[in-house]
Order: sequence, then structure tokens, then C-alpha cells
Amino acid sequence: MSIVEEKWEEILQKMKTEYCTSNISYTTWIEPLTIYEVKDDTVFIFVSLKASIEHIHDKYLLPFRVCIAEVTGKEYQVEFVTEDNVQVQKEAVAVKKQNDAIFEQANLNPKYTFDTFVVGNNNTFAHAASLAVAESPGNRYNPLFIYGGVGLGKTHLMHAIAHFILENDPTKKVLYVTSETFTNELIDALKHGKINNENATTSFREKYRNNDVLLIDDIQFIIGKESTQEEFFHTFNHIHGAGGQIIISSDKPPKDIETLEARLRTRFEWGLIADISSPDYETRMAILRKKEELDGLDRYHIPDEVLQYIATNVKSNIRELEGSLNKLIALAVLENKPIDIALAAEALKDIISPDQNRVVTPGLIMNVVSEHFNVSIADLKGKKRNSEIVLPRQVFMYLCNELTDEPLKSIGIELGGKDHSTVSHGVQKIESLLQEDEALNNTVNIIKKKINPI
Ligand SMILES: Nc1ncnc2c1ncn2[C@@H]1O[C@H](COP(=O)(O)OP(=O)(O)OP(=O)(O)O)[C@@H](O)[C@H]1O
Repeated sequence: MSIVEEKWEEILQKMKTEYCTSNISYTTWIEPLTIYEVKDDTVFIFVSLKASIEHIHDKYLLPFRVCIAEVTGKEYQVEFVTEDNVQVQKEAVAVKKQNDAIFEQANLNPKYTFDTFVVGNNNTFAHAASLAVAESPGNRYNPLFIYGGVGLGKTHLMHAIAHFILENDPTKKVLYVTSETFTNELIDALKHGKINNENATTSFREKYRNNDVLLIDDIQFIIGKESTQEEFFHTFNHIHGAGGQIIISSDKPPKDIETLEARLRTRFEWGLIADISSPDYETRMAILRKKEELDGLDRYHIPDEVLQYIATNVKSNIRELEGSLNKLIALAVLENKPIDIALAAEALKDIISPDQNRVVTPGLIMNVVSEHFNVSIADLKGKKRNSEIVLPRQVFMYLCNELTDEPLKSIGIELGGKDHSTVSHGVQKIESLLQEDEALNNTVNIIKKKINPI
């Protein structure tokens, strides 16, 4: 029996207390529901009264997903079925699974699609250009070069293009990578190529050149590295020459990237260049509302004035806008506080300084390291000793030591109470790895630029 079946009664009770406005709505809609099947990460809920399925779907789908996740500690998809549509639903889920596998292979974040992207004054042109490329890849706008400041939606748009193309034609070979991955894989391939007679470089080339659509994020990080520019130049020519689509993002337009080789600059300027700027107040509000809807935050009934407070104060980075909302909810839930302006001010204090400048604090470094390595802050602060967590944790120690005035003891406290000698060992470990490991050097430099882009 799956954990959802085991805890079904508890899930129903949670639905009752948190989402049903009256006892009658619980007994009419929710209580009669049973589990038809739990398969992989999908819960099929059986609706015996066929006529009610649409109403139940519209009103209770998201609440069920939230309650199931909260009770079981795991996220599930939810599908409502009646005796008529069980088979159709199961086939639809199987197709979705297949698509998800294709998206995963292309390195795509399932949340970044055109549907979840808010079009506003700051991105109208970039959005239109992206949609045009998604509809006709390898055609008129090739390459598409999207540029703009930190956290403004470049990656989101790139993933949206890739999703759109794969949804229309799952046989297309689509690959999204960051320029960091491209560079580090090239470094590894060159290193192993010397040992293994070039096999590694051949497979590197196959991986990157053999694509209908290649998306390279944050191209600014390969600038200045001759061998990477050279390899990317050939990759570009190969794909473009074969009629494939290339999409590139950067923090600046090609003409302002000083160390970019002229031949690459010319190629980047062949296609279409689109910028994303900072969103205005209305767009920031629309993004907050969209996030509220997508993440099922409506149930916290966040007052309008609180959303307005966040949208007024977090101006130039959408990642920070979203981070503020997450922090607000976390404070409200964990500390059991009412959601009001005072709590919003508390949530924002780590994210913005009064003059809106970025101050390099251990908190900022922790956020960037956690996002970069895709390791949670709880794991960074925790006790797990596996290498996927130890390396980011030691990188955090190293960066705090280098970029802030914090003594080793306070860095240890930031990390959930590690002692001075553990931090000192971590800092030294990274210092010595940096002497010999070029890929780690590349990664650490990129994280530094993310912490402080100037
Ligand atoms: N217009 C938008 N609508 C909805 N969400 C958005 C929008 N723009 C950005 N976001 C969200 O903001 C966050 C940061 O966006 P993203 O990672 O795409 O930024 P970026 O420009 O690639 O940043 P970086 O320069 O750090 O690589 C993501 O969670 C993304 O979904």
C-alpha cells in the first residue's frame, strides 16, 4: 500500500479543515472520493458522481496536491477519474510521463514554460521573439540572443522555447546547458582526450553538435577562455550550418562583451537580439499573483497590501521578488505569525538593503551557492557528509572567508553550528583544490560573479 493510501483519511481531514468552507461541501464533494490507484508519482482519485468531476477538478485539484505533499512529504500529480474515463486518463498520464522524460533529457525545468511566464513592459519583445523562434526553429531569427540583468527571466524564456519545440515535435534533439557546464565538460574532455586518444573530445563534440536546437545560458562566462570560445565557434557553425537553431543568453549585448572574439560577435549579431529589462510595478504585481496561483499560496490569503509592499520594494530582480514571497510564507508558517506588512518587512530585510545595493553577506552567498549546486539550505547547514553536499558547503566556507569580513567562527555558526576547525579545514580544502582543478576554478569564478555581478 502506498503512503497516500495509508494516509488518505488524514489527507481528507486536512482538506476538510483547510479548504472546505462548510461541512456540507466536505460531505458532498470530498468525503465520497476514494483512491483508484497510485502509480509512480500520480494519484488517481475516483469520483463516483460523474457529473461533479469538473467542479471537483476546478476547485480541489491544487488543494489536493498541497495536502498530499504536506501529509506524505512527497509531491504527487493528481488526476480525477470516473468509471468512463479511467483508460483515457491513464493513457494521457503515460504520454505526459514520456514527455517529462524527454524534457528531463534536454535539461529543462518543468516549471519554465510560456504558460507560467508573465508578459510585461520589460519583456514584450523578448517574449514575442522567443515565441516566433519556438514556432519556427532554425528559421529567420537564428541565433536568438537574449540579454538582460540578473534574475530577469532569460533562463525561463529559453526553457519555454525548448518546451514548446519538444511539445510540437518530440523527435527534435534539443539541449539546454549553461556555459559553465559546456566549459567544464570541455575541460574534462580535453583532459581525458590526452589520456584516451581523443575519444572523450569526440563524444563531447557529438553531444553538442548533434542537436536541432542548442540553448546556451549565460554565455558571458565563457568569454575570455580561448579554448572554449574556439570550441563553441565550431559548435555554432556546425549546428547553424545544418539548419539547427541556436539560442544564447547573456548579461550584455554582443557589442558590449569586450573579450568576445570578433568572429563570434559577428555570428551572435546575425540573428535577432532581444533584451529584458527590469519589470515595472504592474508586472511585478502580476508575477507575484501568478506565483501565488501556481504554488497554491491562495490558501494563505495574503492581503493585497502585503503583495503591494513586496512589489514596491523589490524592484530589479524577479528571483528576489519570488524569494521574498517564499520567505514571507516560511516565516508565517514556521513562526506562526500573521501575514502583514510587518512580517513582509522582516522577510525583505535579508534580501534588500535600504539603498537597494547588493551587500555581500553570508546569507546572500548561501542563497547563491544553494541555487547554483541545487542543494537546499537545510542540507548546507545540516550534517550530511555525502560529496554532493560537502563540496558546496566547503565552497560556501571558502567564499565567505574570501568575500566577507566574517571570522571563521561566525561562518561556522551560519552553517548551523560547525566549529572553527571544520571551517578552517573546508577553506583550505577548496584553496588546494583550486590549485589543480580547472573546472572547480571555473565554477567558483562563476559563483563569485553571480554573488556580485559588478
Ligand atoms: N516574466 C516572468 N514571469 C514569471 N516568472 C518570471 C518572469 N521572469 C522571471 N521569472 C522567474 O524569476 C526567476 C529568475 O528567472 P531566470 O532564472 O529566468 O532569470 P535569469 O535572467 O536567467 O537570471 P540569471 O542572470 O541569474 O541567469 C525564475 O524563477 C523565473 O521563473
